[in-house]
Amino acid sequence: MVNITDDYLKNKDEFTAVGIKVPNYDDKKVAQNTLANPHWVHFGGGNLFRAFHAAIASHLIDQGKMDSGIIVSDAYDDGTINGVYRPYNNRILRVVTKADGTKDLELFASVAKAVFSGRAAEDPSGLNEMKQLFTKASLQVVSFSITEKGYVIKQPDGQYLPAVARDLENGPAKPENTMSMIASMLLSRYQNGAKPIAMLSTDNFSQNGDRLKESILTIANGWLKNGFADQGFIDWLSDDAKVSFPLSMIDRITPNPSETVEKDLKALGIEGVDIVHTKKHTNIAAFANTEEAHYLVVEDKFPNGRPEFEAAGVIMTDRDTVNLADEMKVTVCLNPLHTALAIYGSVLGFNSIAAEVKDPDLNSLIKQIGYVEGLPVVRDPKVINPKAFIDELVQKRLPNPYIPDTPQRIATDTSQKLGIRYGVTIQHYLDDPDREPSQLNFIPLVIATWLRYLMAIDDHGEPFTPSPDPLWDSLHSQVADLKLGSADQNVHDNIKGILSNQAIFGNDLYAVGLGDKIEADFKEMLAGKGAIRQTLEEKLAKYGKNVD
Ligand SMILES: NC(=O)c1ccc[n+]([C@@H]2O[C@H](COP(=O)([O-])OP(=O)(O)OC[C@H]3O[C@@H](n4cnc5c(N)ncnc54)[C@H](O)[C@@H]3O)[C@@H](O)[C@H]2O)c1
Ligand SMILES: O=P(O)(O)OC[C@@H](O)[C@@H](O)[C@H](O)[C@H](O)CO
Repeated sequence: MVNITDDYLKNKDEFTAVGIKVPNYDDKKVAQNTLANPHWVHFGGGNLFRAFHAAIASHLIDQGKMDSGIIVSDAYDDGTINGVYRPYNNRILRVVTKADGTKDLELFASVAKAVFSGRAAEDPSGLNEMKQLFTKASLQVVSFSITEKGYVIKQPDGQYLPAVARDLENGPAKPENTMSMIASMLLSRYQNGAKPIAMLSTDNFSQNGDRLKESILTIANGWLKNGFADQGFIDWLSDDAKVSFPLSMIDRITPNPSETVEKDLKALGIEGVDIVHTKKHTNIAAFANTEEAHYLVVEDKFPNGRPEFEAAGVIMTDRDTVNLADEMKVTVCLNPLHTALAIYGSVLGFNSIAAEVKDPDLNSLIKQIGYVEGLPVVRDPKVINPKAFIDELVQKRLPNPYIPDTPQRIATDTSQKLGIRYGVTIQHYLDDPDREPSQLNFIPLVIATWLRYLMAIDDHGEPFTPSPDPLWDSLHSQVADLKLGSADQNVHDNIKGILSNQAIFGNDLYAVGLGDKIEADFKEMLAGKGAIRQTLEEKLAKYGKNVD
């Protein structure tokens, strides 16, 4: 038996015997160095971080390129810190599930400490600890994987979220919203020497760094107005030689920890791998299962210096290249296909992405969205070829049955993602004088299917449990009184508020000529049981089933 908290240097043979590769560094020494001179803090130590960022740090330490690790902070969910960081001495077991059924197991000990920094009104100790860390001159990088909703400070109607409104009023001492907490930590840095720093978002949306900067600056300006900060703070945050917000593109399909993998690890004699489902809906374990393929492209703008990320395979490049790589992945070549599979999988009763891509209709659907509708308007980032990227995705990555990914995971927070996943392509069709959004067929169909999803009734006419979404209650209530059984219903009054909501789609979909088309598709899907599948088949028959 081996436990991931065991001393891997002394008991290396035991780890090796069960196939786990271990680091060569002494994690206690690394932790000491990290706390004395922190270089890297990460917010949102969820599954992606554990499979990707923690690996980068571990490999750099092993190569002698870094002598300190990462301090993880969760501003939202103390269940991650108490569930998998503290009980396992911050260790991480990464499991790469390969297409041939074999697994690569590797242990990382690159996380030096994990701090819960939320709910400061109840207990400000975590927030204060992070504020203190932010004053350290050595700190170079603060990275984030906090999901798209972590950056949101306003409601769809443009008003501040209630927590943000309170934070602007109450100041930086006990902020409630994540962006206010980060602004509060930056204010500490500004007030204690104002050393430079890079704030690196690695979440899945276009211009992620710009969005982080905008949210932070909005809070900071509110505090300036209310007398909690001075103009110098705004100037410091606005000067990218002082505080930079690099753009990034990150790609590694990292599903929630799977029970099959948990069983396999236990069968190998590995202890400490129970899955934790936190109250805040994070599904996490001491192990993280992920795929082999991975890409991280980062704008090289780090005003206080940075680790030698290149040595761990990160593509460091200029802003335009990152922007194009991100747009390529997040708005065309991967995430829109994922979102389509998430929505369809949920209403057609699938619980495996690999099984979905074996379904000929769904396979054709994602090819239509990727190759036919998206690819013609994508701009080539040069560092990654867009066509080769989709080819790898649809031929190798998505069909890998050992990647335990589910449509339900990907359907989480869909309302926060549609503007990025489809809105950018719609905008390209709008901007191109030779195209118009009404030429799109499958993107509107997926949006219509999402409306059908919002009814929480599947294609068999049975209720299903939708994935968490911060706008769920309001969106569901708008379609909840529609009934399955007739395609001849007046749906306009129910859905006009959703389809015209620019905060969701980036545009009023009626104004760009897609609203009526989506309404028509949605009505067809209300005809009765099986109508979602039938509508998809009809569209594929009309517009082309075979795409290569
Ligand atoms: N998992 C993937 O395949 C993958 C791949 C590429 C990019 N991403 C990006 O990374 C994000 C996180 O993915 P994950 O797999 O780690 O998810 P996860 O559910 O495992 O972890 C999410 C983390 O974000 C934190 N969080 C959630 N809401 C927050 C909020 N409002 N404020 C602060 N922190 C918050 C959670 O506490 C948790 O630590 C995704 O939303 C996406 O933007 C994920
Ligand atoms: O993580 P989200 O919520 O932005 O999107 C769901 C998935 O598409 C995403 O997690 C992918 O697995 C990832 O983008 C692959 O790199």
